Amino acid sequence: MHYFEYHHGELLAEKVPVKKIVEEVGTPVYIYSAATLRRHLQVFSEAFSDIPHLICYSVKANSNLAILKLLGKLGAGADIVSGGELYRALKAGIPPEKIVFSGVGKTEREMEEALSAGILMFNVESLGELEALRRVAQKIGKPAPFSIRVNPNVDPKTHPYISTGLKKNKFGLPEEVAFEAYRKAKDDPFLHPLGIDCHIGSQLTEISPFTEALRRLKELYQRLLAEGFELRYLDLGGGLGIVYGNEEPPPPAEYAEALKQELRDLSCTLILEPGRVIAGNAGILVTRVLYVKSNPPSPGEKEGKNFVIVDAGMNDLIRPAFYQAYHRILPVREISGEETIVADVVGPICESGDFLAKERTLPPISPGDLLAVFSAGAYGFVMSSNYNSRPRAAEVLVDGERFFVVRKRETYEDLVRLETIPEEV
Ligand SMILES: Cc1ncc(COP(=O)(O)O)c(C=O)c1O
Ligand SMILES: N[C@@H](CCCC[NH3+])C(=O)O
Repeated sequence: MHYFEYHHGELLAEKVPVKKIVEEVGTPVYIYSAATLRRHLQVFSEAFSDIPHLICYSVKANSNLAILKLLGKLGAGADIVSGGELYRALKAGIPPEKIVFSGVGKTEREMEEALSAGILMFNVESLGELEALRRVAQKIGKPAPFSIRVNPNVDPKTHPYISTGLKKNKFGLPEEVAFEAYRKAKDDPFLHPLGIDCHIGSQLTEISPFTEALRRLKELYQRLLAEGFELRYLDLGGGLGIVYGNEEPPPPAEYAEALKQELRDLSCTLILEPGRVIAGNAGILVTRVLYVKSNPPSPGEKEGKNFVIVDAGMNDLIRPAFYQAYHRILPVREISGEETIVADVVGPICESGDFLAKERTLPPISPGDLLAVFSAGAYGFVMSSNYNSRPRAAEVLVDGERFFVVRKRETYEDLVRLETIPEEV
């Protein structure tokens, strides 16, 4: 299901006036739909409405302040992984008591900032981190609420780079080690065990790895209750997949049903940390075609090679280069006729890995055409960089009849702002 439907040159969820936006801010530009973001959060949240739950939107998926504010206003909390994300979440008005802090490499400074801010809890990923958290808590004289992130060694059946719940991944602690860590923390005045956490991976398209992980978490939760711990939260992380091409991920309601079944005899608040499923299909990247190049076939070959060269590169959207990810691409205009071409859609960066699509069947494309790259709302702008000294794209949020430039395009001056040229060199 794609939430922007292509129709007569406009991408609709609410009418997204792509051409008008491009006239104002140029290309490449990320365009997000407020209506779609709201709907995604509501559908997800409603699926859990009959049990105690907290949705902590995973800020890393798309951390634009306007989007955080929009989701926060609908009741979302935040899953953060850095001091920078804490700063953003608070700035966008997300209440600290709805923030959970994950990540294997939290620094003591970041812990101090989060503890002072009064976040709900830390998802602790190693014994060393638990000791550091204790030190911080003692220093500022405030017990640290925490969960241990368990690594349940469950195969999420996703791309290896975004699998996080296998023993070979750096995340979390095995159940037995976690159990011992809870025991050690039990009577510590500066450590306050509040729950158990896990996150097994991203872009999961099957339910069974989630239920398997939840079963393991539940067992540990019950063991800890039996030991006298007063836990309240079970955090299953994020990870629900979306449609990019021909994937068939379960809809949120089905996913929620399976989790609720698994939890039926347990009294706790379920925390979920969805990112991609909220933001992924609420955004597109719009890029302009600069050139179209056709290389003739080599001797013995039937076909030549076509390249559609666009003004967005791997620095703008790295997912195709990094994960060989598929993103649907369509021209922002009416498509007439049956004629097609097969081409690589490539960017201006000096790397052969700089592509948005390989061997893609497209309607005929001309220089000047606008192309919409779909499903770019999550892990799009946030993973962009200034490689090749390219200013990062603008971000625009469409809300009903209006649109807002929620992040300006960077300028060359922005690129050098933090640099100094020492006299001596
Ligand atoms: C700890 C944690 N929570 C939540 C998420 C969000 O995942 P997704 O965007 O797949 O929902 C991630 C990213 O995979 C993560 O590392
Ligand atoms: N960046 C990844 C998802 C990473 C999830 C973070 N734990 C992607 O684009 O698919």
